[in-house]
Amino acid sequence: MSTEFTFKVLATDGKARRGEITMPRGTIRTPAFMPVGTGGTVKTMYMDQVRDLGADIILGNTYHLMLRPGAERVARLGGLHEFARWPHPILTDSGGFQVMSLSKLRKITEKGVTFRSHIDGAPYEMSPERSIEIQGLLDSDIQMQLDECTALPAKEREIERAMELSLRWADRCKTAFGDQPGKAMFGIVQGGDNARLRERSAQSLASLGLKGYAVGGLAVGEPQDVMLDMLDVTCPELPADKPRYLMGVGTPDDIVKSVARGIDMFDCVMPTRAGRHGLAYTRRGKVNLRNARHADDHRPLDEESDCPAARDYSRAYLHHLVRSQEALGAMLLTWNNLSYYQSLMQGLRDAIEQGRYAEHVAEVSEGWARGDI
Ligand SMILES: CNc1nc2cc3c(=O)[nH]c(N)nc3c(CCO)c2[nH]1
Repeated sequence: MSTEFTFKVLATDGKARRGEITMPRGTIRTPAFMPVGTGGTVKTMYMDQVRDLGADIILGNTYHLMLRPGAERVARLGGLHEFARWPHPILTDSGGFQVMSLSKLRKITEKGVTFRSHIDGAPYEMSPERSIEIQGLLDSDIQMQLDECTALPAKEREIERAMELSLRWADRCKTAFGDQPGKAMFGIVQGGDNARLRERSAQSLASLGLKGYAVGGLAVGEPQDVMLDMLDVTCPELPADKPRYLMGVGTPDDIVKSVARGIDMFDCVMPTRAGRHGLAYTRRGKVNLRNARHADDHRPLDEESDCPAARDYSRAYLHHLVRSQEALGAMLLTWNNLSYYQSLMQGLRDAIEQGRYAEHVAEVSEGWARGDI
């Protein structure tokens, strides 16, 4: 187990990279999918299950945990790993995105963001320094800079203002984070759907010499081709020997296309949120278990899966659980979905090692296109 945070590219296939992040709490095999554990829990899952599915790292949220139960309280209780019983790496988002998407009465100034809690309306201020302090109190392994994610579509001058503010905040976060060998602070590239601003943001962040870089400001409703175009202009400006994390992405198709453009890490609520809404991800595409067509179907979701949720339960039973709003329905479908996402990532990692990434993507895409029988 290393005391340092290191990233190694083990193999490449075109722009796709098979890598490995080593840090004191464990090794992260990339390309990696990080299940979202917003409030210190991957909803409806035991942490042992999440680990057994192949997750090397989960995502936590500064915004949610600072509001409840409170960062100082989590610190007093031994930090987020101890609190949630997840001893492996945790990446925490910085809170800016969640403030903009969840809280009311928020204001952004040079100093930071002020907002009211979406839980009880209490007022809060969060500066870049306070965000890093909170992530430190949570004992987070990979900490994200505080940034401003521009909602799209937006005017160029608005995108530029937010991108430049985020750059100044990156510098302040780097100073606040200081030198913590076994941990990392990632910068976040902004710039909306503007190639020139994306390049400027990436080049400026690269000059800070950070341990990793996220591509933010995407998966905010733009078409997939716009997101992919922004990766085509952003990734080449980021250091090849540092991890690249595409925030909030995405569907299986988004992921395979983004790995092909040089992305190493992903997080997305889709597999967990869809599981709670009766939607299953499988190698034959999506299956909506709310649909009455499943009411008498004795087949499992995927007889070839090694996940009991996919292999051992009939669609009829899953349909019944979802229609009856039974907790087990959300549990089994979340289990299935995270299992599918982790098996997708394992397949991508293997394909890059074998130099057959394009062929493998064609095979999985054909499975989705064939659709569920
Ligand atoms: C679902 N789409 C999405 N786009 C994002 C974009 C950003 C972003 O630009 N900055 C930060 N800090 N977080 C982001 C997050 C939350 C992480 O999943 C995003 N999530």
